[in-house]
Amino acid sequence: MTASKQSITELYELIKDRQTQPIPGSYTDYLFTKGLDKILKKVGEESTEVIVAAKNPDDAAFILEVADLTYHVLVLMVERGITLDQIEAELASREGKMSRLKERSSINKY
Ligand SMILES: N=c1c2ncn([C@@H]3O[C@H](COP(=O)(O)OP(=O)(O)OP(=O)(O)O)[C@@H](O)[C@H]3O)c2ncn1[C@@H]1O[C@H](COP(=O)(O)O)[C@@H](O)[C@H]1O
Repeated sequence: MTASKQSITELYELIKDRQTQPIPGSYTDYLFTKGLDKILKKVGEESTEVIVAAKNPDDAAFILEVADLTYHVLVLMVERGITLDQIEAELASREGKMSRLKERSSINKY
C-alpha cells in the first residue's frame, strides 16, 4: 500500500480557500483571524522546533516539525499574498546565478 500524499501546491490552494471561504473552527481560519503577528509567532516557534528536532536522531519527529513549519510558512505566504510561483521563479533565477558564481570561483582558484 502506498502512503497518501498532499502536495505543497494542494496545501497552498487549500489554505488560500480557507482565507477566501473561512470555515469556522478551522485552525487555518483561526490563524487568518488572529492576523500577521500571530502567524509570525507560529513561524518562529515552529522554526525553533525544527532546529531542536534536527539535533535528534528521531527522523519521524523531525519530519513532523518540518511539516508543521511548511504549513505555517504557506499560511504566511497566503497572508502576504505571495504565490508558490513567485518562490519558484526566485529559485529558478538562482540556478543560473549560482552555477555562474561557482564557475567564477573555480576559475579564480587557478
Ligand atoms: N497541515 C496542517 C497543519 N499543520 C499543523 N497544523 C496545526 O498547527 C497547530 C500547531 O500546534 P501547536 O501546538 O503549535 O499550536 P496550538 O497550541 O494548537 O495553537 P496556538 O494556540 O499555539 O496557535 C495544530 O493545531 C495543528 O493542527 C495544521 N493545521 C492544518 N493543516 C492543513 O491545512 C489544511 C486546512 O485545514 P484546517 O485548518 O483544518 O482548515 C488541511 O489540509 C490541514 O491538513
